[in-house]
Amino acid sequence: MKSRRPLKQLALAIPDQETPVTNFLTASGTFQDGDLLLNQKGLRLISEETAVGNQEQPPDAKDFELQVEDLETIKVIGKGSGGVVQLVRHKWMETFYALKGIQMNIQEAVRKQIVQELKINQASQCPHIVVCYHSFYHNGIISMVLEYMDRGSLADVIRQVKTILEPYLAVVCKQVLKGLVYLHYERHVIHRDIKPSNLLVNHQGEVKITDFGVSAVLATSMGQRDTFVGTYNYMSPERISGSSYDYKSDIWSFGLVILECAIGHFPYVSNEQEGWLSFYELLEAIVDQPPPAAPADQFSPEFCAFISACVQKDPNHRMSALELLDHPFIKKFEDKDIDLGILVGNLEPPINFSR
Ligand SMILES: Nc1ncnc2c1ncn2[C@@H]1O[C@H](COP(=O)(O)OP(=O)(O)OP(=O)(O)O)[C@@H](O)[C@H]1O
Repeated sequence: MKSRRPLKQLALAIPDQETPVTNFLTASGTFQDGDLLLNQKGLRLISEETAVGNQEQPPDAKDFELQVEDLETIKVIGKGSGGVVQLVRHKWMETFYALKGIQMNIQEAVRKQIVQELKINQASQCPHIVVCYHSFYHNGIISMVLEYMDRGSLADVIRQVKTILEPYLAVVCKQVLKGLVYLHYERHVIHRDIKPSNLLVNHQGEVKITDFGVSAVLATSMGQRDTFVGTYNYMSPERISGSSYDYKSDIWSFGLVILECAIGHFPYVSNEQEGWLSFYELLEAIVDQPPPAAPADQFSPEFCAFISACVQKDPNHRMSALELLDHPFIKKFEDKDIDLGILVGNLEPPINFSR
């Protein structure tokens, strides 16, 4: 009869170096270890880049399906003509997004159509366009889950720094122009609403165009070619006067925005008392007066020429986004390694309730 050999002792060892629980347990009670994510709703596999804690890059929409119920509101960060923009956090991923709501008094069928078109537009593949991860329609509000840009818009930046110096402006221009090249040459769309609050910035000094497709979709979906809600300040002369317009219309708006960043105020002011123009005076000035210019005694010849190339009243004389990328003003600072992150990194993230 075989004698029973005692079983080898099972060794349950505690690792020498204890791993702190906070390394795999997140604040919301989610366990995360490498690619695995576990919370009360189950287990998910995520790619390494989207792992909790890596807030530099929000997860790609391909990596997981963004569910609205997984988003929790942190605070309101902005207010536009159509509704509020909220900072939201994904409960699973702990990544941040901007949730923008647009409230419109139009038929439900039209609103649903708008969301459908926004979904087509959201497949943007350009690092200079704010990513729209998800759009949906609920309770009369069209909502978009957008990439969160933690330094707000160029309007927020100017409010704090007053003016932006030429070397930094060249970096801003290059990024916006790359976004415009993408919209005009690859997507074949006119943005129609380039203005300081639609150019967003993050602490890394990245500048991205937002509201891509929104104004275009609103205009076409509502069956009126030029339904416009928003500011006319940056609208090109040909658009104001009702003529046909094209991509060059965005270049006019872009030129005005950059000039505003340089001089610290909206370029059209009344000649007499240096005061603001009334709505009709402004439209008349844009259509009938010579275009604004950068003061030659304060700015480089390259910058003055760049602005002039953008704000030509005849769109045929305006440079295209592609041509402007080759302009001497952009080239002048290209090898200087200028970091816009240094300018905007220390600014307060905006809490912007005023318009
Ligand atoms: N993706 C985002 N990330 C961070 N902040 C944002 C984002 N989108 C918008 N904001 C903030 O919210 C503000 C309001 O944005 P919104 O697009 O609603 O209105 P607007 O562009 O100012 O005006 P309008 O509604 O007339 O276009 C912006 O100025 C910006 O400060």
